[in-house]
Amino acid sequence: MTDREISSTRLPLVQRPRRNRKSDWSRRLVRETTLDASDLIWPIFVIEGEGRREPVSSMPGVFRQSIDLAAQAVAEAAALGVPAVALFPNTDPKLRDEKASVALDPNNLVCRACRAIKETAPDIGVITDVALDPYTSHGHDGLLSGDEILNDETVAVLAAQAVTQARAGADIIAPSDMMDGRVGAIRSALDAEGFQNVQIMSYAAKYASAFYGPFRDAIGTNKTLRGDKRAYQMDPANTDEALREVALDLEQGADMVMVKPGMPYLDIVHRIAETFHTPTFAYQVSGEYAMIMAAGQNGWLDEERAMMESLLAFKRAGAAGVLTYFAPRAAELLRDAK
Ligand SMILES: NCc1[nH]cc(CCC(=O)O)c1CC(=O)O
Ligand SMILES: [Mg+2]
Repeated sequence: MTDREISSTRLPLVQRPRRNRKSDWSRRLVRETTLDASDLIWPIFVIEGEGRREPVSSMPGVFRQSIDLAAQAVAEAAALGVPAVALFPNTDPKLRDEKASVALDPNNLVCRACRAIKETAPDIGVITDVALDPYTSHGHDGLLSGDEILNDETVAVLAAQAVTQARAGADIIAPSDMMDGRVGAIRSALDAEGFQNVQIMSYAAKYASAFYGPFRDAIGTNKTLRGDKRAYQMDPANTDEALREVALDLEQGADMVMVKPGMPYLDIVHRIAETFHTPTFAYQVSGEYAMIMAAGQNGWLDEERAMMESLLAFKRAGAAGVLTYFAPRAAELLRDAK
């Protein structure tokens, strides 16, 4: 084409959305969403021992660590600006039983890790998980009678577990069990013990998902889990039900709510954030982490860019923050980009 022909093809457009994208400064100027280290919560796996660090095979780059190493790693994450960590124990299989007895032991792994972290990194928030699965011989989040996961009996144990964790210094109690009524029971139990300021982040909309596989590997429940969790975790087909779950947890005293898994459920995150105007978190679960890492390691996608884009997507959907195994790595990248 001649110059003349080219100029005659100019469209008489008034609006040209590309104008705002023409340079880095302009793209920054019109950016609607930002990601910051303060948006990241780091889930970590703890094991017994000292100086121990074992890789989780289905989660490249993720380790189960003894309390001493975990506390050091948490201090480093705190220095990068990560505001909170979430603790998950891999309990010695010999200590797991039908009743999840160790969940109520004030010296269990999580309680000791909590105290150690409070000492090493006093300025980071410590989130402890309330659910029985790391402690039961059958791998379920509640007490089992025959084939049934008992609701009310489980809730009584969960409330006691929450108080045990608060006594160890937990800042936020995060019930991930999906029993009905547990948030209210935990709130009253905490208040009765003088823990009015301990927050509750409820896993309000937690789905029965295939994406938890690598996590169960990390805490050692994959082999023991009998059956599945569909009688208490939500059906992936449902969305109105998620709103009802959140409404109930807020009525019962939840300070923040969570949706889990994350990326396949961004519609749920968005609906909840828009409906309740309450801090809404998303959990980018183990299987989501594993997918990005596997594709990255195969050279099928740019791992770092996929990681950052996935995290930003949670913010765009309306999440106040994201639980992610990428937390320290993403925080480091964000620092270096400044
Ligand atoms: N209380 C169980 C619990 N808490 C966090 C996760 C999953 C986290 C992840 O996959 O990263 C699970 C798994 C499950 O419900 O079996
Ligand atoms: Mg519920």
